[in-house]
Amino acid sequence: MLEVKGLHAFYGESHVLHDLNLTVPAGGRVALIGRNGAGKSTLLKSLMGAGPTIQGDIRWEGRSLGTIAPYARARLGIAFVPEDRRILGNLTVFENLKIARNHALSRPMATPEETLEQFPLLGPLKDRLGGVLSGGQQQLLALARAAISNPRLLLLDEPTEGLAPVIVEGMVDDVQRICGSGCALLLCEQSLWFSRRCTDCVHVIDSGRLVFSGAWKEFDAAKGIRERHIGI
Ligand SMILES: Nc1ncnc2c1ncn2[C@@H]1O[C@H](COP(=O)(O)OP(=O)(O)OP(=O)(O)O)[C@@H](O)[C@H]1O
Repeated sequence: MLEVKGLHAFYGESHVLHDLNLTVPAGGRVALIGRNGAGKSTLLKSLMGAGPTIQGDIRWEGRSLGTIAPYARARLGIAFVPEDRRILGNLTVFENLKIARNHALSRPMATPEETLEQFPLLGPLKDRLGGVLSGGQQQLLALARAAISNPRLLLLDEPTEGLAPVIVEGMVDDVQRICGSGCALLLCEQSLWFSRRCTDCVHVIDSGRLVFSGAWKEFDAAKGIRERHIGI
């Protein structure tokens, strides 16, 4: 279980997240939605210990993450797919997957070959350089790279941004398959359609503060949340 208590995040003097509290239960699927600049990426970076300075407590499976380095958080089972995907452009698809296995993990991991079978659209591209893939192909590779280490928590930052609807539809199945093995999900998104299909409950963030938390049914019943805080 991931527990975030009283989290504040800063870039230098700039105070971006204000007293955030949220939980992702073991195997749970949670969305965080909000406008551009609301603080979604900053939360995920804070969870990975990668970027902002933070105050407050972040606990993963009962253990405070404190100053644990990002690579060590990955070894604890937290996989992060950042908004810019961070595909290694000079390596092939296969090599990108292979390199993702180089963590000293104690739990079983998939092989690149097995992972390519789970992501059949990537199979024919396995010898292609990451840098020449389309945005949708890169996003699939980023997901596959996260899946290979058999994570217990997947942090996804706006995976649908800029992608064609047909790719986004397929990605719902990919995310559900990864999470089907008990992996929890914290999905930051602007797409309500995608978020609903991948998660059970939703938090809304506006100017670094959570302004709504609940099940999707409650979100639908909460008048004005969309108009005031999301703008869609
Ligand atoms: N490295 C940084 N240094 C200073 N300010 C930053 C930095 N990164 C983000 N910010 C600011 O922090 C606030 C939150 O940004 P963040 O990227 O977390 O928002 P977001 O909800 O993920 O939106 P987007 O979808 O545009 O990425 C914004 O005002 C942004 O300008």
